[in-house]
Amino acid sequence: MIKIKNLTKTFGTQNSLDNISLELNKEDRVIIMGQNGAGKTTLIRSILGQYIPTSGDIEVSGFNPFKNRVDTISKIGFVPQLPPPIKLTVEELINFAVKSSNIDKDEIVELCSKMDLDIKSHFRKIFFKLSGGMKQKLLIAIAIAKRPEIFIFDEPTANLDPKGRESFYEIIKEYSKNRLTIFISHRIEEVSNMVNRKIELDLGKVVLDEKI
Ligand SMILES: Nc1ncnc2c1ncn2[C@@H]1O[C@H](COP(=O)(O)OP(=O)(O)OP(=O)(O)O)[C@@H](O)[C@H]1O
Repeated sequence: MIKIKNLTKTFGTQNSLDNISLELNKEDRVIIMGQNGAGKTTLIRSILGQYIPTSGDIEVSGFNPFKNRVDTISKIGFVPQLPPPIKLTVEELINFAVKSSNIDKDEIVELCSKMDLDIKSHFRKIFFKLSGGMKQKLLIAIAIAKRPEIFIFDEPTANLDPKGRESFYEIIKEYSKNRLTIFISHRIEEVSNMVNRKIELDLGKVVLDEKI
């Protein structure tokens, strides 16, 4: 699924990722941990093809993410830590996702409602005017409805209330079967019963990689 070999990413003189090798497979539910600045976001951005490696290789579902960005993204359902400031209305955003990723619109609405969000009543609102939690719920619903090979959730529950968190993990339990699922999270206790592998980064290196 994801093969990373001797990956180094340098900004200026600093190695944000320092010779990382990892293989992540479809049965893996992984938490990637590490202190602020450990390199988690740099790793995810490299997987998404947003950064060109300084050295080393990455392969995502057979694609080189930097060279085949569109193909790579098509395999991944990604929910960022900070929702982007999208200026489309909610319905325009959903329609765009439906068209570009062949998603079922009703499924997005249904997934939102499972997280107690009546998204239809917000269709005309500009996406960035939704509350933080609403944005996160909608992006989660879109990522899940895409039914990708790989899920990447970067602090997905940061803006969710306790009930929203509970429904998120209920939904993920169902949809993460046979899909590589990666959580970047500082809330280890929250995801501990969702994951079967723990990876810890420190100063750009993998300092822990264990199955649990
Ligand atoms: N675009 C960039 N330009 C320069 N330095 C960067 C860039 N992106 C990341 N870095 C540096 O790389 C290091 C790792 O940052 P990264 O954002 O990957 O950490 P992180 O583990 O995601 O941290 P956090 O938990 O705070 O989100 C930091 O020292 C950061 O300053």
